[in-house]
Amino acid sequence: MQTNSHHVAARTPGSRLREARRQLTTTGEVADGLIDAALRRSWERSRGFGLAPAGRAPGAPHASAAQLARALEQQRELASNARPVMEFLFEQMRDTDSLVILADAQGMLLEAMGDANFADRAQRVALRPGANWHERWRGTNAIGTALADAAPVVVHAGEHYLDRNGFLTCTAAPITGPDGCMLGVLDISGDHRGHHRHALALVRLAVRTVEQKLFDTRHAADLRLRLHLQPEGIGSVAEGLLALSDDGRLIGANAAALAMLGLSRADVGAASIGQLLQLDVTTLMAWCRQPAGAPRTVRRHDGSALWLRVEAGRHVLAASHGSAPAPRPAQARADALAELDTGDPAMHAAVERARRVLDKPISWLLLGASGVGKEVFARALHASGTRRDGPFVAVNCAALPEQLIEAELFGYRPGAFTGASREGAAGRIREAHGGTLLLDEIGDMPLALQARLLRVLQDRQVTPLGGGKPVAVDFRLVCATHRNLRREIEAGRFREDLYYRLNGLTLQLPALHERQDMPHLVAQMLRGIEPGRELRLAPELALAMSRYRWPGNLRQLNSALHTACALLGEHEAQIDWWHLPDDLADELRGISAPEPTVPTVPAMPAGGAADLKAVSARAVSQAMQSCAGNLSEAARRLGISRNTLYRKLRQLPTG
Ligand SMILES: Nc1ncnc2c1ncn2[C@@H]1O[C@H](COP(=O)(O)OP(=O)(O)OP(=O)(O)O)[C@@H](O)[C@H]1O
Repeated sequence: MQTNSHHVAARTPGSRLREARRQLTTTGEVADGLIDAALRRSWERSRGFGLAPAGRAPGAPHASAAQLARALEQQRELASNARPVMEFLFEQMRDTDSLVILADAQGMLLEAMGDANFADRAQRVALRPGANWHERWRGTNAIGTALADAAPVVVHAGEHYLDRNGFLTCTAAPITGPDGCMLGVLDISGDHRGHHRHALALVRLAVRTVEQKLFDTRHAADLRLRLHLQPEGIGSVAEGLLALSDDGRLIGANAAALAMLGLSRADVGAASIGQLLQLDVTTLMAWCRQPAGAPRTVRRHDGSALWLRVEAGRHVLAASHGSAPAPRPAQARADALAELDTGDPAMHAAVERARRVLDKPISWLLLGASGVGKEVFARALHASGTRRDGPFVAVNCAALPEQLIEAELFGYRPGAFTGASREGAAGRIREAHGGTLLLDEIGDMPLALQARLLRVLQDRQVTPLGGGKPVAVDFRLVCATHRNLRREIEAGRFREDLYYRLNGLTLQLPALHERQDMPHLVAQMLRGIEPGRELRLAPELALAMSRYRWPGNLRQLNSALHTACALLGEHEAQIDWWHLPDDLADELRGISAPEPTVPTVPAMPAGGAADLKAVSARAVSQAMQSCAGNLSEAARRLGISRNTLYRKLRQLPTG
């Protein structure tokens, strides 16, 4: 995360730059004050490396394919977290003749994505993976200079030290790892005439996003705190991030968090939570066991407030509940299909139809709303058939930009496009050879690719991007979509011929609220989440759940049960309202009973809404008194969520 501002702030006016370059090439020195001080320092460094501005390029090293592959492997975490962000950047820069580049901390270019037109010209100055753009080799340039100054930088046209790079404008910002070390640089390089005014802002935002992703990846198992001065800032690129060990020691922080808490890098590994905030580890752990809800306020030691959200990593949850993480459901089991048949007639029919054609050479089409379990079903089909020992490859067609799905699916030859790895790639279709290929969200596949896919299905062979010999493939195809494909065909967004090829057997999976096997489904999910424990739902809750519409289907139910299990005490066996995420509990309560009922509520007096309110208010006050003001306990006794209790407390008459 960057706190320094970029150094080459204002672009040097052309006349001054020309004069500065004249001085540089004739005397090797540039008069003070003529150009930006940081740029002058960078030119001086470049000269110190023995580089001459004009003439032939010095012999910069270029990594071999094997060296590049090794560097990529070493920076796998960086590259995989940066890639989706680079794709997004590339989308923003489309048609501006530019490249989006990732380099490592030594200045070696790891990946590049960009316009083919511009890529050709960029090749001439070796702006491609494997090349090294450290200042030592190329003089002043955004990648090398951002590394040297550890700050974002724009290097425009003639500000480049080497004349030959004068056609470029480059904008780069260093990427800092969760431990504060510089990992590499993200850069946008393009023709100087097409300079994008917002490139610097875009690059800085992109770098922050990558840094946040790296932080979350690195600290996935730890206790994480997300901080901001305003509640809305949490989850944004401006948030502060802290990671803590189980005993509350600070083990990671981004620059924003360090600034918010007045800390330095040296405090990471040394400070404990009590030194950072007026907060102790027991309270934090208790928050962790509650569903992630609205942000909370905490106080710094000077008394000022910050907003905070706690996220418990895998270790933390397992440690605080003494349970191992739940296994993935229905994966690679011998009769995985039978496990999905938990008593719902529609699901039973789907399973039975599937069984009949399990090993016949036809394609499957799974239809159903998001979260009904299409991917789980596809995995079960794979695990139940004769190809179960082959690979199961899933591709989400909606998650990738068009030009990437093509490479991802069909593979590419070495050098097929800028950024293509030197070895090329086999593609997901070939990876599925001998097994099952799931194309999820097939309804979102772009038309051009639909035509290519159809050809693969007809010819049973794939030709990688960039040409080459077709390769025979043999796989079972399962497609899934939440869209109505017939309607997509009518709207001209889906090819009819492909549709007929895909729907060998169409199975419609029921939405959760249509299912009649809720108790069995819940029991099965609970066994998956807490193996070895006999857990059950409170009867009133089970009833409300069976009436609820579940917009997120099985995914939503599964995640609600995960939360409930996390909140359940060690010796509790019954899941009740207060174990559920607040928003879901409120919705479910809306279905079952509009007002809380407690045994201590006095008999309902005859009267209108005002009386009802009075009864409710009395019940709330009594519960608060008998629990000595403990909100969670009072909410539990009343059978309402804490949020609802807060609301009711605010409505209580004062005095
Ligand atoms: N039979 C099951 N038992 C337990 N959990 C299940 C079951 N089916 C689905 N789930 C849960 O629901 C989640 C969603 O399932 P899945 O990804 O298969 O849905 P989908 O229909 O493919 O969703 P989308 O269309 O959004 O990709 C799974 O991650 C899993 O947690």
